Amino acid sequence: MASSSAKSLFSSTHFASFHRSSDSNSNTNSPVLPFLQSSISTSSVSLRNSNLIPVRSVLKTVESSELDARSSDLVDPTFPNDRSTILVAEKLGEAGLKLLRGFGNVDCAYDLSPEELCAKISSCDALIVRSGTKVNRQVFEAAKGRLKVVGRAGVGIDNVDLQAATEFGCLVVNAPTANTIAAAEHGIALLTAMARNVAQADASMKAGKWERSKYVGVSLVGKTLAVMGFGKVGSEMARRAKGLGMQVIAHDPYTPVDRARAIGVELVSFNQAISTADFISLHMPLTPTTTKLFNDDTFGLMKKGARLINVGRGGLIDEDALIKALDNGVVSQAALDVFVEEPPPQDSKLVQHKNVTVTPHLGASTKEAQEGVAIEIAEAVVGALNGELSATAVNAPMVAPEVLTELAPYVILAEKLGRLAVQLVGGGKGIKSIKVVYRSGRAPDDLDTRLLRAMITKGIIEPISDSHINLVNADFTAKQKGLRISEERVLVDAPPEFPVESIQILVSNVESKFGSAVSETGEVAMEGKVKYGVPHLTRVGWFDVDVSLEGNLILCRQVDQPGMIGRVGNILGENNVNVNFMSVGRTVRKKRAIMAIGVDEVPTKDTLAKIGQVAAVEEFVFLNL
Ligand SMILES: NC(=O)c1ccc[n+]([C@@H]2O[C@H](COP(=O)([O-])OP(=O)(O)OC[C@H]3O[C@@H](n4cnc5c(N)ncnc54)[C@H](O)[C@@H]3O)[C@@H](O)[C@H]2O)c1
Ligand SMILES: O=C(O)[C@H](O)COP(=O)(O)O
Repeated sequence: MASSSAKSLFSSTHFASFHRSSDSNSNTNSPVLPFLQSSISTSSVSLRNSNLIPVRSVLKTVESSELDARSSDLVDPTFPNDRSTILVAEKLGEAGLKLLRGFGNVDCAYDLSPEELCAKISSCDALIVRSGTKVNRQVFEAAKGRLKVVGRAGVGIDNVDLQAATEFGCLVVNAPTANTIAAAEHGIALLTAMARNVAQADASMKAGKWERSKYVGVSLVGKTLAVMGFGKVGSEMARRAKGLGMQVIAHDPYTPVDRARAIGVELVSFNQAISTADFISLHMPLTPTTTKLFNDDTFGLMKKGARLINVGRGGLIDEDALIKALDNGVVSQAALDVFVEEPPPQDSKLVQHKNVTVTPHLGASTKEAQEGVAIEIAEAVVGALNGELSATAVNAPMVAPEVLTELAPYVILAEKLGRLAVQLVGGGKGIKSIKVVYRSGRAPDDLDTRLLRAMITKGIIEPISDSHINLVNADFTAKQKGLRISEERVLVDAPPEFPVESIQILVSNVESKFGSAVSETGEVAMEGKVKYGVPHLTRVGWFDVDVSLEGNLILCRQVDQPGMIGRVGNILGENNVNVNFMSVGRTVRKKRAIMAIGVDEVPTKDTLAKIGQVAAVEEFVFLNL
């Protein structure tokens, strides 16, 4: 894994920024991804190519600066020519099973205990699961190197330990599209059933009662539904709710306004969505940023009596806070398909609550969706066992080792620049397009930038989604999200033994949380170089800086005057924040300078506030790398 793990990438959304001058760009929202069309074409790579090794393994290697034995073992992941054994550990649609049986020996063994799964796995080449099976490190260890591919028959891969999979050279693939409609339909089912008390009335009648006045419902027509997360499921939910005569608004900081507008949905801020909606439906991924996003504070902002639907992930909601909100009437009803713990404890107050309708994670459970998912996953697993890479692979991209060795530090630079770019973008317009300029002393044809581009994509997308980006799925995911990345290679007078002289990222048509990051031509711009094997940030907007991209970063624009380094440095020192690198660049003497400060620790809010209080500081931003 790269030095910045997926976990730490997510934490990058805890940015802090500050602007003194009123003409600074706003620091309002999280960055918005454009989701137009990717200009990137997907290249096909073969697992059988003995020159290929998984990127995540190599990134780990990059960190330790040596190709370790395990990575080398992965160089040639050829698969046996005799029939493979595929363990199907959860119920899979017949069409998928048929496809698998045409290829290998299929062992359908459901409801295995963790011990039973571990006992079986060493005789299997592939494992197919849904969300109910934990494919953890122990499973990969028990596989003793035989397991080649894990297929997740659905979207969420939170039950598969991707890091362990990659370390053990096991490809993981999922089926991200086949259950979208089913999940949206289930959202509508919960919405309508909740509004008309269908489940409660059904239970009452079955208990021999006839309680017509007790179960008077609410109408949907004319009511406002807020769709939180306007991705595949959210947009389909919105489409259907409009058909019911509902007014639909949505909140998704990373989706373009046009995409929502095309189906008559207005994109609004988080607070506006939850404070104006009668119904709120959750469709965002579970990330560190969205975990318990619905809590005491956010319930407090809701319109009294709001109704909540969740077919996303249980962890989006603080379940104790929801019980309180239901008890005090802030939330009048909830309809839940997903839970923090699945299955929830038998005595769960939430499940038992009279105003809550529950289903046991049935969002993807239609015959059609399960057939679709089964085919999608069977094709991906068979393809992988045949030595092909699937567009839905979520780990283990393949790149020639000599290319990797050479590009190793540039790969880290590329990812970090991507992460910086997404953190610096503010406002609500969405990123329309990203241009990457590689300056190199090599002829453009002699520079393979696929990996660099993939890592930039990873840096941009991972902090704001639960997508796991690698060389295989970077183009696919970028295209799905409408992110357009164009590349330019510029031949410069630099030694050709180094593949890249500099990488520049330009994000056009956006505002920035840090006004100084906007270049003369109006783009959020940053440039980096590798110096002595270490990635450095060398330019931000129109300022030259020089700071190694390690730990975290504070960018600070101030009046160019004596003592600034000391003042800011003191604040950090007094608050136990170690400065690992610092550079000051200025445009006009005695007027304006920019400080780039690399820090090992994450400063507290108070520490950052103190920097903001230094009189000569005009704006600053804290960026988590
Ligand atoms: N209940 C089920 O059986 C079931 C079935 C399918 C999907 N799901 C879950 O539903 C969720 C959505 O799935 P999808 O296929 O639509 O994924 P998707 O990636 O297509 O959509 C997710 C959307 O959420 C947005 N988003 C990210 N962070 C956000 C934030 N902080 N605030 C608002 N929006 C944010 C993203 O920009 C994206 O547009 C996932 O969590 C998935 O696991 C559940
Ligand atoms: O992530 C998903 O695809 C859904 O939550 C469905 O999960 P399931 O395959 O366990 O039904």
